[in-house]
Amino acid sequence: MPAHNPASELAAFVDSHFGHRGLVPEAVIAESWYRSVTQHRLDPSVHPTDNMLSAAEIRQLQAQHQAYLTLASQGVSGLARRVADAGFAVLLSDAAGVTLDARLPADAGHFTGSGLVVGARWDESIAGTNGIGTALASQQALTIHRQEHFLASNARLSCSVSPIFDSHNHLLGCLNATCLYNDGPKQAQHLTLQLVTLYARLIENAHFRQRYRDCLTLAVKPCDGDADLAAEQLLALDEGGRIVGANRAAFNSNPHALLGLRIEQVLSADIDQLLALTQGGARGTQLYDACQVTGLEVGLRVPRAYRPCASTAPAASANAHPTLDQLAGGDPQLQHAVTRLRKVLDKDIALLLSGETGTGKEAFARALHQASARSARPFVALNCAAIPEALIESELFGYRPGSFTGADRKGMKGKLEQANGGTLFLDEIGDMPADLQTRLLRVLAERELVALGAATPVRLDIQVISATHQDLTARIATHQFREDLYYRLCGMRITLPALRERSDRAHVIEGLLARLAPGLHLSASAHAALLAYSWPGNIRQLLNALRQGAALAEGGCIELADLPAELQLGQVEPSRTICATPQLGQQVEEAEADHLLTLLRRTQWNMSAAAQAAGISRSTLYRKIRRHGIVQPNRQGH
Ligand SMILES: Nc1ncnc2c1ncn2[C@@H]1O[C@H](COP(=O)(O)OP(=O)(O)OP(=O)(O)O)[C@@H](O)[C@H]1O
Repeated sequence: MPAHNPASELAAFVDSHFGHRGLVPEAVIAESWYRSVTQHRLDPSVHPTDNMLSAAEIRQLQAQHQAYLTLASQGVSGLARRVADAGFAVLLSDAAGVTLDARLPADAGHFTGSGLVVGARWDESIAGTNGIGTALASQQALTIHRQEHFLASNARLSCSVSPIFDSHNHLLGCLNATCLYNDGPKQAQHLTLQLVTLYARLIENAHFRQRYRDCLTLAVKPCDGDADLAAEQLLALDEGGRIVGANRAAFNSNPHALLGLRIEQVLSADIDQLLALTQGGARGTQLYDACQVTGLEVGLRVPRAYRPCASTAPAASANAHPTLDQLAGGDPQLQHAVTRLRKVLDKDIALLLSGETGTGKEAFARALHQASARSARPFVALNCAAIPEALIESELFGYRPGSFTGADRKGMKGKLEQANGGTLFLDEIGDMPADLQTRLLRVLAERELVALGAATPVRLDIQVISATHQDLTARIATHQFREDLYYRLCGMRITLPALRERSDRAHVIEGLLARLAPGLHLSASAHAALLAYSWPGNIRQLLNALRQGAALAEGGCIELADLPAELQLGQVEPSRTICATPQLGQQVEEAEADHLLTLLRRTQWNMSAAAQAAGISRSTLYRKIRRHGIVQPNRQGH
């Protein structure tokens, strides 16, 4: 078994495994084998020992996924009834590859002996190439037949698996049908895979209907007689006709940024036209407009208990994390950056995001994670400026039980370990203390972590995304930041433009307002003030201004007077004006320190609450606290 091997040696290893059996692996399977060797460092002949959860962990996980389990249960039973006679077990997993439900056929003993039980971990990092783990990693339906399994101990299984997605296109888990000792060719599993995929779609559609039972929903399918009934698209709309949820078929036909689009951007009819075509949408009925809208059969469902989605869905979508396309908006510089980022996603390249506070660095990191093959794995953020220096080490690297006096009895997993398999976002990386820079560099280079007090290292497979508002090259020049760590973190660097530099400011303002408060609009003077302001706090500040405007607005329109005072004062850029006169600058500094101190006292030194009250991020608050030399009373002298 090759370890640390060059690509050609690895390819030869995989080829020889399949070649001996006269097989040619599909690309998705070969890639999974490469991952099993290079990322997960597994050995085909070694069966994992940590592949089962304890009974208590299983109970906890099932309770956590209660809604999903209940919803999927009928689909799992239906599939099991259809395939049990043919000797198949049916399993349902969560998005991390742990089986939550298992329906076994008559000779159950063989199946349980093969790990086909509730609480088994089929994640690729544990079991290598296998049906559930590889369907989750590749986000596609597939069959892993016998010797295609990475671990020799799984080579008796033939598994046909489909991922299951929620109405925001995020993975919920997998549906799997497995048979044992099937000597037939893989092609014989084709119909099984089709059946599993069909049931996965049924579960997704049930999830969609349940979630949007009180909302306007649209069912769309071509009028064409050859159209596939199982490919019916389902869309949930808010009151203004904006898409707030969809099923897999809809995401497949509109892969980019479906959520948040207006229905007229997808169909050639807006919400009013649809309601008119379906005679106003009588309550509790499902009305069809056959073939009048772009050759599509469109059914609008107006539930009996209809309450406009505006009361729930927009709030949810306003809080939902923006996608990469939504973040790029209409700005050519950002769109170009997103195109480049998509190309390097999943290529094991560390990314460094720079930009002023509030430009969306963390939002970008989250969107990159969501767009990557790691989206079902954890996204873990560590703000290096927001925690005291002394705590960064244990936060990042963790510790084992009893490793130092005062340590938590149970030990603590550090952020690096928590992020294993997923993405670690290191915010304000420029503030990382020097000695920890050295330790981080070693961990990233060796891809192994030894937690404080631990005897053995943990293998790490993480995508690292860092962010900074500082000029790291200047910090390198003054020896405050390690140059070698910089190059390790900066496989590719993207600079996010300040809001005042963005050419699509009007688009950003409208987009945010539509998400925050659908139906509200801006008066001409409010719109002009928002466009002309210099936004030192960037999108975060704009969001706060729009929130205030929406809260104060009357009659559906945000007036200039509803916006924060600085916007009404004219279009000055506060920081530049202040710096022009040192004395005034000094006064403003003092006023800011007083203001922050008041907020900190009022919130009893709760940093998140104080930052929110000040309309700045926690890291900016920490920076300001340090700059003004503010010290919490009971921390004095430490
Ligand atoms: N293009 C965008 N569209 C919608 N919301 C956005 C966009 N960019 C940022 N946001 C939102 O603005 C807020 C600030 O963004 P974020 O925290 O990512 O900024 P940041 O650059 O990481 O800030 P800081 O450097 O202060 O930590 C968040 O609520 C984020 O969801």
